[in-house]
Amino acid sequence: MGYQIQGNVAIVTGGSQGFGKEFTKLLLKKGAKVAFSDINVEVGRQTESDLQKEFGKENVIFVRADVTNDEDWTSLWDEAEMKLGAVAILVNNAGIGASLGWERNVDIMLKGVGKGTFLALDRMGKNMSGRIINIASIAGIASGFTSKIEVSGYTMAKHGVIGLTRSFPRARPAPFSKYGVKAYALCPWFADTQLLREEISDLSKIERSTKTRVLTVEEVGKSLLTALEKDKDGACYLIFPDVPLIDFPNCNENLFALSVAAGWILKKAGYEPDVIGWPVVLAVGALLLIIFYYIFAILKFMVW
Ligand SMILES: NC(=O)C1=CN([C@@H]2O[C@H](COP(=O)(O)OP(=O)(O)OC[C@H]3O[C@@H](n4cnc5c(N)ncnc54)[C@H](O)[C@@H]3O)[C@@H](O)[C@H]2O)C=CC1
Ligand SMILES: CCCCCC(=O)/C=C/[C@H]1[C@H](O)CC(=O)[C@@H]1CCCCCCC(=O)O
Repeated sequence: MGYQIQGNVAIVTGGSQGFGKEFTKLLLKKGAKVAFSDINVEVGRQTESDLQKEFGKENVIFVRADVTNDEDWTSLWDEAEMKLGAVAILVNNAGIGASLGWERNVDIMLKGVGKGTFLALDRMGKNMSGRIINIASIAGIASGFTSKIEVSGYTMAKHGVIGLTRSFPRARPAPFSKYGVKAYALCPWFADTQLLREEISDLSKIERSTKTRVLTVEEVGKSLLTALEKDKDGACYLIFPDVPLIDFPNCNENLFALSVAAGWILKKAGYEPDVIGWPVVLAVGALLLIIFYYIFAILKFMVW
């Protein structure tokens, strides 16, 4: 059934251009009212005028707001509520390039997402309903794609966003939900936007070096609607060219359990090395699989 977009009000940060503009358009097409924000006022006003022509002045507004500023967040939310109605969907999308330094990357793309998320919990929580969609990146799941440590702020921020998103279902098991608010994250591969073109002017360079084409804005936009349709709390969707949207498993959590199991089994067997590495964890995982397989086979035999 999915989360209902029609008739709801959304806030999209960084909505003047790129993914944010596409998310705004798609939400409007699906019958939502949208307040999009940005620090780029010139492009924001132009986008507002274009979208108002297409979807009506009563359905879409631009608000100048910097995601790093608490007062801007409050006035953005107040204005959206006053002009459009109670906000039910927040898309934390605003972002900058990796080359702008780790502190700005973390301020805008991690602390900015945190500010939006905790304000959303406060405001949406009053209505016991809402959805937060965080725009992370493949750099939020995997790290060390480049050899330059100077650009790791982007990865720091995006990993943090995945951590925040994954915290949602555990923190508030569904039936006892304190706020009624779910979160999910989108993790796109490189996509053709102004942001990428400012960092790497010749996109074919990336395509050649990674042997993978860059995504279109439309491909990323579509995945927002799929995520709202699936409505799975804590899900992190990997968006990669020419494969379906991937509901990326919480590998670290599963590997954590397996690693501890490996350590425990080795200790019980009287073997306690200083450190357990990846091959040992995998070997114990395989051993456990074989044991479960035989237990299952014996149980099947006993029942039938
Ligand atoms: N383009 C790509 O290759 C990928 C982008 N992403 C993420 O997608 C999100 C959107 O990026 P794009 O659409 O590519 O970029 P974009 O540059 O086209 O749009 C980002 C918008 O965010 C705004 N913004 C920057 N700082 C802000 C602030 N402090 N407060 C409010 N707005 C601010 C910019 O003015 C801009 O309009 C970012 O979070 C980015 O990290 C994720 C994966 C791939
Ligand atoms: C490294 C995989 C990136 C996946 C897609 C992505 O998020 C790309 C974003 C670029 C954005 O368009 C402008 C940028 O500066 C981003 C590139 C960031 C690369 C950081 C790699 C850091 C690392 O190797 O740890």
